[in-house]
Amino acid sequence: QQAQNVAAAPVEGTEDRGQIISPYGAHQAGITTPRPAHGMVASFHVIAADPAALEDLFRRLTDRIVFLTHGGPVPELDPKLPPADSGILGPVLRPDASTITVGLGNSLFEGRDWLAGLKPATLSRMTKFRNDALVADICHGDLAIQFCANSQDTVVHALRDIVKSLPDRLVLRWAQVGNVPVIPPRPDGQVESARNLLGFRDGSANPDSGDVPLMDRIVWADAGEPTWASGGSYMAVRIIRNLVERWDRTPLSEQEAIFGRTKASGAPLDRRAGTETDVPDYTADPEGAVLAMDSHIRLANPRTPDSDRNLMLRRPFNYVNGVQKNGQLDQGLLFIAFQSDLERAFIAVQHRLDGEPLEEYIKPVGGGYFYALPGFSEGGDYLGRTLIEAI
Ligand SMILES: C=CC1=C(C)c2cc3[nH]c(cc4nc(cc5[nH]c(cc1n2)c(C)c5CCC(=O)O)C(CCC(=O)O)=C4C)c(C)c3C=C
Ligand SMILES: [Fe+2]
Repeated sequence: QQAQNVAAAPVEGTEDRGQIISPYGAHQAGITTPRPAHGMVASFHVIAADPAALEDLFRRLTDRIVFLTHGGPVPELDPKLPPADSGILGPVLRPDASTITVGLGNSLFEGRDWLAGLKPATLSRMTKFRNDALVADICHGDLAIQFCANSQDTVVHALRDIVKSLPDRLVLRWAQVGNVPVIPPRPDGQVESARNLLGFRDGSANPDSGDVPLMDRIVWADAGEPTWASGGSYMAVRIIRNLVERWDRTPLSEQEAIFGRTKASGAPLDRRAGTETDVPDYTADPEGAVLAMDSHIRLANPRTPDSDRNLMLRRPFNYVNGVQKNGQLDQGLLFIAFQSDLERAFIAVQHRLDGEPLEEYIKPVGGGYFYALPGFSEGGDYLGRTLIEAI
């Protein structure tokens, strides 16, 4: 039985446009469900001055999510009115394995007295880390949506649908699209992690998203959260530019030392002839002679009994934004990670990574922290109901 790695590369020929990923359940889809080839994070300012307005937003957003993830014919309206749908996918929408995952930002809670005391325990405004060059226009937000699907058209269609459907409640602030390469099936059926834009397999050591007790421990809200938040998860989003021109001129041995893994197979450097799923043995290399102490994987997860509490589930996408004014390629990683405690996981790990040699090649420019709402059930339930009922 292969581990279910949400960062596994999507396999060619499996991108079924008719596939429905159910939006219903104790948890939202798009967190532990397989990651398809395309994704986007969009961040919004929320217009809701009272609980009734927020409930209205949640209910209408839920309706759109149910339609967009199931697909079907788009309603025909009087031609004197604007059409119900953008039409970019034709008159019948296909579900395309799409998921739409909604998270709430710190500013939603901070700006509203009636939400006081209901903020998730470790939700905060993202602050600058050592290597960050944060651009205000692409940071934070009251509410963020992660869109995922087999094709970018579906992701873009879903965003346009939500922007059109909720103009009185949601104002778009920023959005970043991303994708991961689709690879041919391997003859031995082995699952491989998708490669990032630095050419390395990204996701090899990701926790097994099919391991329910593990996900309960590291991804879903724990006992420290307000009751309404049960079933939710913290979503850390980072837009991290990759300085690819510089990277492509860096010797292979240096690239591998920076990550601590071989570029071709993804095997840890102390298992050079092995595979990406091999586990590094840091106890056999206490001084970092083979796997440098400041390599990305050793800092991110030193694999000590203590560091087990810092685990997170990563679900990143690559992005390609064209060319910057200075002629440099604007490419990078739309880093997305889910965890049960933001401080214990993402923030603690990022602090350990501060100063790592990889920083010479990356520049975090945007993102934010959000609390992915608990899931909702079929038939009248809506996203965020438990929060509204707790007010
Ligand atoms: C704070 C969390 C992390 C950030 C930010 C981050 C940025 C980042 N990572 C890569 C590429 C790779 N990361 C890999 C492993 C890895 N990264 C993190 C955390 C962050 N990365 C963790 C927890 C791990 C797992 C460590 C382990 O358990 O061994 C790898 C190796 C393969 C893998 O397991 O995924 C690569 C490659 C980039 C390019 C990047 C910023 C642009
Ligand atoms: Fe990483």
